[in-house]
Amino acid sequence: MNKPLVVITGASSGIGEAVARAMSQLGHPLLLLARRVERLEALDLPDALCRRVDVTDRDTLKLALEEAESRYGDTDCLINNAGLMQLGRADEQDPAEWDAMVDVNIKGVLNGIYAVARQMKARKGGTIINISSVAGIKGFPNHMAYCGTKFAVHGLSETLREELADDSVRVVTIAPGAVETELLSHTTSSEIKDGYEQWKDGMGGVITAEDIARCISFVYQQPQNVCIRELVVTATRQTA
Ligand SMILES: NC(=O)C1=CN([C@@H]2O[C@H](COP(=O)(O)OP(=O)(O)OC[C@H]3O[C@@H](n4cnc5c(N)ncnc54)[C@H](OP(=O)(O)O)[C@@H]3O)[C@@H](O)[C@H]2O)C=CC1
Ligand SMILES: O=CCS(=O)(=O)O
Repeated sequence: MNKPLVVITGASSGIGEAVARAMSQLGHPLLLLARRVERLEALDLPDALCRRVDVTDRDTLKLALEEAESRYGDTDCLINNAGLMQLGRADEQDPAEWDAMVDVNIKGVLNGIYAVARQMKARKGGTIINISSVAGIKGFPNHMAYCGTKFAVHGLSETLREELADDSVRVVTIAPGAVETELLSHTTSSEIKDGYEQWKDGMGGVITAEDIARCISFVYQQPQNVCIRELVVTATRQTA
């Protein structure tokens, strides 16, 4: 039987790339979105439509989704993964970095929801997986704006789940701890980056994007009437 369409934002690196490979392995056609479309195409996955989409652009995101659906059918799963982490001290950070994180980490997630929620509700099925963070559960030094955006992802997901539950649409929040990806490279302060690397070294390294992809696949493969609402996944030695 043909598998349904899975849409992944931020599939050009890290967790999004690992989930793209995992979902492809399971036989799903894919819509892969990111700004670096050449990295999406380089994955060379079968039945994968790759589109250069900035998740802050609501209309372009929706158009790409419509194009993928005309090719592969309804979206059964949206993985709202695109994100930006620019760490900084609250009293020192350039507020432009706050703006960028709010735009991508919150509004980008809302834009993904906008593109699929109405249709999933109407056909009474589907899964929306929002990638938050342990930084969406507790505070960390130098994480003020980033934590704020990830607390928002938790909050909007909780509400969305209640709104869509009666229509059998699942809403899942994934909250990873530190994962070895390009995420830290967005931070401009070398002092903060060095401290973060030392923190990771201190726990003997962190988990991989493939670890998170495996968890996402597990959540998605449950029967539609089983909703794993939230998964918090960290390295065993991560205590914060
Ligand atoms: N790594 C970690 O320690 C943790 C990560 N997370 C979350 O996981 C998610 C994935 O991050 P991770 O894989 O680690 O980091 P990466 O930096 O490797 O990946 C981020 C992805 O987001 C995409 N992206 C960023 N901005 C935009 C945008 N405006 N429009 C479209 N795509 C965008 C990037 O693509 P491109 O640049 O090509 O547009 C890239 O594919 C994020 O939401 C992050 O907050 C949560 C907890 C821990
Ligand atoms: O989301 C990022 C990981 S951490 O800095 O909160 O552990």
